[in-house]
Amino acid sequence: MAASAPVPKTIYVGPFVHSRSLTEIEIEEKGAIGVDEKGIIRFVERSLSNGVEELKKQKEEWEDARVVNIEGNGFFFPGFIDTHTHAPQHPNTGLFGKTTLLDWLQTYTFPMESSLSSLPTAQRIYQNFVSRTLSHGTTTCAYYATIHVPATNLLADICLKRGQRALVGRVCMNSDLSPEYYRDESTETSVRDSKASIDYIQSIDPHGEIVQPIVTPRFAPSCTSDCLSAIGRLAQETSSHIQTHISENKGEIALVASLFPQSKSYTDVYETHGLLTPKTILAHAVHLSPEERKTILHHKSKISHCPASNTAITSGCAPIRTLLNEGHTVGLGTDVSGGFHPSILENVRQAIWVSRHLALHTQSDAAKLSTEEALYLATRGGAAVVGLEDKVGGFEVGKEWDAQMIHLGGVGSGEENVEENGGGGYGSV
Ligand SMILES: O=c1[nH]c(=O)c2nc[nH]c2[nH]1
Ligand SMILES: [Zn+2]
Repeated sequence: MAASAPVPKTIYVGPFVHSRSLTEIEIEEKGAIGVDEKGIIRFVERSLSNGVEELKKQKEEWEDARVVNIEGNGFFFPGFIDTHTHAPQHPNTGLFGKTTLLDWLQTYTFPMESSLSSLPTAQRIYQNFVSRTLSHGTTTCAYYATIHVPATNLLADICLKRGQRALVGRVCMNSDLSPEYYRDESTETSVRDSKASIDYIQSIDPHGEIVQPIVTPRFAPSCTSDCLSAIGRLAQETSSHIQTHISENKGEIALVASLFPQSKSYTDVYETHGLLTPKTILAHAVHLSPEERKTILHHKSKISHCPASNTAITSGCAPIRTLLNEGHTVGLGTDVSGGFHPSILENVRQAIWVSRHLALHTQSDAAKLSTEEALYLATRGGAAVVGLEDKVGGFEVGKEWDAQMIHLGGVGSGEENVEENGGGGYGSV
């Protein structure tokens, strides 16, 4: 863990791959990356010709450094960043039938999430899900928990213990969209319980080096107007991140229009309740109007693209190339369990396919995302969405060593393939 556990000074030797920019991937075959006791990258060498022993001699203070080599056919790659997922929904992964968002929530999601009032149930589901996301190379994750404070705090404990960077949010939902057995009693209890969880998370990691709280109004229809305003004030008072859903599904947009008739648009609801800030993560953004996109850009709020989820519950094809062209900051989200896979790599593939379906519908190649672009969203883009662009997402001096060691098994070698070998933080590659 970067915060507390010193690690031996280490030189990671072998090929490394990372995004240089949205359109450019660097593939360095003979790399050597020096990482200090605090887990910070101190040098990045390329075209290493004389081997690591020679390099150690040249770099005075690195003579005693530990060396980690890529064995066989493989490379180092930055940890993936999941900018939007629901940890309590993990047991429901792949369960959506023919539902769309609003009936999916009532049929599958609320009953599942309500079961986390039991702490042993939460313990089992959260341990499992954090292990699962780590196994897919996700070293940073923005999690929705549930309305339950003890279970939310437990998720933060697990992430801290496992060394997975995380934003952990207790879900606020006080409107009668949710069943009586699973909702906040009032605006006051919603704010009180959210504050309790924020205080707890700040107490276990005071500088937010691994885990940070994130204020989480589920989405506009789940909250009354005064709850949205109170939650906006809470985020401001505690300088917290905010996460919510926006413009995912046409039925949802119509519902928002009927619940907030005085608002110009879905985006306007969040803007007028003080919920659009540079630390806001908006998931989905499938059907935004040009004016709404302008408002989001003006507030420097961030977008989480969830392509697998948008396909599974038939929400639509988000116009990600348009958002990027306009200057939005975009990352990828697995959105389990609307999303059917906890892997960001799977969502890289899905982002590419969805962009091609959009190209088919619009008869324009301009909608297409390249592989380079999708991998950027999975790493550097995601880092910017969660406000960690100075720490993770690529290999540069001063950033944390946040990496996966990828092994490529040859066909018939008996080795598993890339994705199963994702690592955790820098200490567990
Ligand atoms: O994909 C989604 N998953 C959810 O849990 C949710 N809640 C509101 N809107 C949502 N969208
Ligand atoms: Zn979601």
